Amino acid sequence: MKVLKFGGTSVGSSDSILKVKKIVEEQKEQLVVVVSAVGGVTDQLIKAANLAKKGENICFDVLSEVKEKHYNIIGELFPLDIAQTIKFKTDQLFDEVSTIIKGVYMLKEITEKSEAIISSFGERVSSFIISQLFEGGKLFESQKFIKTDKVFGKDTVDFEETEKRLLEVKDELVQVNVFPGFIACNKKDEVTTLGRGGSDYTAAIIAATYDAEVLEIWTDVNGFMTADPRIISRAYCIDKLSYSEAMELSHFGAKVIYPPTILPVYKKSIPILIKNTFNPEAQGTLINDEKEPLKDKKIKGISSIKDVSLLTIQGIGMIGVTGIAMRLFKSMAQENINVILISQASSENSISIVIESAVSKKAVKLVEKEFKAEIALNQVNNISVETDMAVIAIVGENMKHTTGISGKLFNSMGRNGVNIYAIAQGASELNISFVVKEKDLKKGLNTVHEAFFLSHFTVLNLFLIGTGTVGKMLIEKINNQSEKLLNENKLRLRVAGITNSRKMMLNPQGLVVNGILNDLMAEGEQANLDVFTQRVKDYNLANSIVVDCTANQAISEIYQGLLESNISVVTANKIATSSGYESYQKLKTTALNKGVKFLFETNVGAGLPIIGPLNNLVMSGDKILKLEAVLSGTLNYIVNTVDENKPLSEVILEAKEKGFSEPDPRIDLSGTDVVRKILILAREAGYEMEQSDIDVVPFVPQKYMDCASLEDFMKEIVEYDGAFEQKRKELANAGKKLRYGAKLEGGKATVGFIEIDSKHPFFDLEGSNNIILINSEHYKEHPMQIKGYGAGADVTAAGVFADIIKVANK
Ligand SMILES: NC(=O)C1=CN([C@@H]2O[C@H](COP(=O)(O)OP(=O)(O)OC[C@H]3O[C@@H](n4cnc5c(N)ncnc54)[C@H](O)[C@@H]3O)[C@@H](O)[C@H]2O)C=CC1
Ligand SMILES: N[C@@H](CC=O)C(=O)O
Repeated sequence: MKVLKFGGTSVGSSDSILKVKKIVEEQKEQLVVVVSAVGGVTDQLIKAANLAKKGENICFDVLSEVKEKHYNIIGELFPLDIAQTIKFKTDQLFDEVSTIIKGVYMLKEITEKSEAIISSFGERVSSFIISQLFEGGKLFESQKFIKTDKVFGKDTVDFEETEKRLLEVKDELVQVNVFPGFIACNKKDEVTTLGRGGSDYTAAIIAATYDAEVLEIWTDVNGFMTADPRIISRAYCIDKLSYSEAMELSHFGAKVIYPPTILPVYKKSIPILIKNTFNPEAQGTLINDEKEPLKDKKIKGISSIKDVSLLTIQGIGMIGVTGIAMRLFKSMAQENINVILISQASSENSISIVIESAVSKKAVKLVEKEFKAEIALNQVNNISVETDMAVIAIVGENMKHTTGISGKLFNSMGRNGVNIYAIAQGASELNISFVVKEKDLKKGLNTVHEAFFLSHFTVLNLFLIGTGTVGKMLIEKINNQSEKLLNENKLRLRVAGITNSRKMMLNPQGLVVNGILNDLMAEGEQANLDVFTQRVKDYNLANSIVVDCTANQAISEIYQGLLESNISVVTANKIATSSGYESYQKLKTTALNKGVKFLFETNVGAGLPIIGPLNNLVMSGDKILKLEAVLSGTLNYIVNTVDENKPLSEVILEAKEKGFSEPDPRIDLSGTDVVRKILILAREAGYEMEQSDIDVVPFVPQKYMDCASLEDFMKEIVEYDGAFEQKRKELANAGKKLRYGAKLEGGKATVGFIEIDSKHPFFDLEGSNNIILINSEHYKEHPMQIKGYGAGADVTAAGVFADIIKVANK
């Protein structure tokens, strides 16, 4: 025999009831079918009862709506003549409940008995209708078999009597036997109910009594999910769970089953199969007591509860005193306050409990009352409540005796800036629960889910600033590479925000990258850096990265706040790394402390790996003695391209068009860009240096830099064409070339022209290439040499892209 229980959504409409019919008719075994009330009906009935109690006659309208709902279902399920008969019988049932509601309305009071009759009425009607669907199907009125008794004022199942009564009719069972869930009767044959999760309980009791081979719970989800799918879109169905795991997951919020209902089948080792009425092909979740091999998934699922508060009682007078915890819990029990989680410091200086927020004020009063004497003596000096909290629990039998689980869990939380307020782990090691602020719940769940279930699949949430030469190319690369990254590197790049100086567009679910620039300009809202930054922080997404492809000072000033909010920063913009040493150092330290990344490899040499190798040398204990370099793609392009037919002013424009120069080429031509770069390298090599410490000879005379605008500059610089060409020609005649170099030696940096002959390693440096020679203790006679394209949208975007990927490598 099998016991199948169908919940409210499964019997919520005629369409879904037909699905139930199909599922039932496909079974070969003898069946007990337990049904809930039609979805929403129990709530409507309770509403009607409450209205009646207040003497509001719309209670009868609510009852009529309920009747109408059932009439519609009957009309849609059965041919006219049969529907008439079923409606007639249903009418009789409605008359019964209507009389009771009338009584409540007249007296303006409701007895426990009337309340039970009204709230369980939905199951009586639904079971009757559904029993009529099956040829030869038989309806059993559960209230005649499921017996309850009052235990501590609560209707509690009398298992002995229930089993006896169910077994008495065992021989009368036919192929399809329908029982209403939730409803029961007491010793006086008065209707009672089984409380929350009551229909599951009915099904479990029957399954246990009849030794069913399986209890199938048919619902509207595919089974237990690895996490709440409304929060974690990538949550997936768990195929197997132990009873304990299912109970733990349910306790912490997974509403697939209600834990106490498992008990009867658990005691008899009857497996439970969770199935989806709307997707019967899905495998579902099998719950049984089979032990899974230890090597298998250590963590099975993640659960969470919100709307909770953390109450902490603290005081040195609590240390070593027996009975404190007992009194705390007793005070909660007095008012039926459920304690969801308990955490006590081993110093015994404090105890924290998690309770529902709705009762937190009451709880504080109770604790204050209980510990009044201790508070007066200052032995308990702090009773505090943190509201808007949530509990996250990871559950899995196989985490027992497995080292590293908590390490992995809390490391992932820390890296994403999720603060943990209290932790609890039972000695059974079946679950680790911890308390976080509710605003961090989504991020926390995402982070844990990724760490334990999708470590092969990491999402990076990108917020792109700047859609110019470099930014545009970066978007192209993200668009082109995303699929490959996902398939081969299990990395998903999700662009959650984008802005330029005019428009911005954000969506925490991700924007469509294909055509994003058109969308931005067509549909984006007006750009506002403060709003953009605030939203990035508020979304609070795991693995958030802000990518700066601007040359803007204001953008560089948001980095510190972002890093402090555990958001990584990848930047092509050199302003932050080359401004005051203190703020540069603060950015790096903040990133380190917060466990996020601050990456700026493209600040020097565009896509060339320069900062990384330099860092590696320094970290390995090497000392940088000297750096000699050509670090400007624009300026190297100019010295390589200017000749008698191509004047300087024309080549400057060409360098801009080719995407080598800064948005304002005067930053290159003044030497500032190279100053910034050698400064960054000096700092990364371990020297505490400021821009003002660097001697610089500008690439073009200073007077041109004083032009009011770029336009004026471009007009004025034409007069320098001749002198520049003259200088080039003289050097060429002497077999020499002009380079614009940078040098760091003995802690001193200089930037300016160098005239070199063919023996010099910079002599053959073509086009916009850069070169750097690194002399260190380890690379003394033969410096490390890095050479290649030093500017351009393509290589720079590739460098930025590589930094983004590095954020995923924790
Ligand atoms: N071109 C190259 O070879 C290399 C460039 N870089 C750096 O890349 C950065 C970008 O350079 P390009 O793409 O050439 O610049 P660009 O001028 O083409 O683009 C700049 C973008 O930033 C946006 N922007 C400016 N201010 C903004 C603000 N306040 N809010 C939002 N967006 C703002 C602009 O709207 C534009 O979309 C610069 O810092 C540059 O030094 C670094 C290495 C090499
Ligand atoms: N303008 C720069 C670009 C990279 O930083 C250069 O020309 O090298």
